[in-house]
Amino acid sequence: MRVGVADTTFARVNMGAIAIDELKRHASVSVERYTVPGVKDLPVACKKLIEERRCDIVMALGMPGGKDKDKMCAHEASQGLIHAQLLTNHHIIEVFVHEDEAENDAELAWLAEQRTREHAVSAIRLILAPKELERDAGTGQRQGFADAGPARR
Ligand SMILES: Cc1nc2c(=O)[nH]c(=O)nc-2n(C[C@H](O)[C@H](O)[C@H](O)CO)c1C
Repeated sequence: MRVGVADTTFARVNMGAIAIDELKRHASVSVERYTVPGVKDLPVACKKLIEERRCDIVMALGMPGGKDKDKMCAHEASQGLIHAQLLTNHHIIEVFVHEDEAENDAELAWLAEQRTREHAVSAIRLILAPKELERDAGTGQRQGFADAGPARR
């Protein structure tokens, strides 16, 4: 299995290194890394990881800032990532950590690491163990902060 890891220099946490560490803990995977300046550069990086570097799945790691123009960039990047998935017929797991989700730097670093690690496990499950995802269907899983849990009557 070959996993693509696309990340950015804009991010304030080395999300690419965290993703690679977590991927290698769970499976014998080869990893292709591609670092770009910011989130809007991720869609083409992911498409190239799939088409040119033959990745089975890609993680797109990014950190949108807290300003309105950053949120607009994140939305545009997200649309590009969906488009790249449809063009390539491969999953691209979007792992965005918005700077304003956290109260301070320590929480931001914790959240970025936690969300990245949990999504790395999801990426492996999507390709190697889809039944494990099926088992968790409807359980209110969240990546980073606590799981929401299932809704009860
Ligand atoms: C305004 C802005 N905000 C962000 C952001 O919040 N997070 C991020 O990763 N990148 C941002 N960028 C940079 C763009 O995504 C992109 O790297 C540049 O427009 C160059 O293509 C820009 C230009």
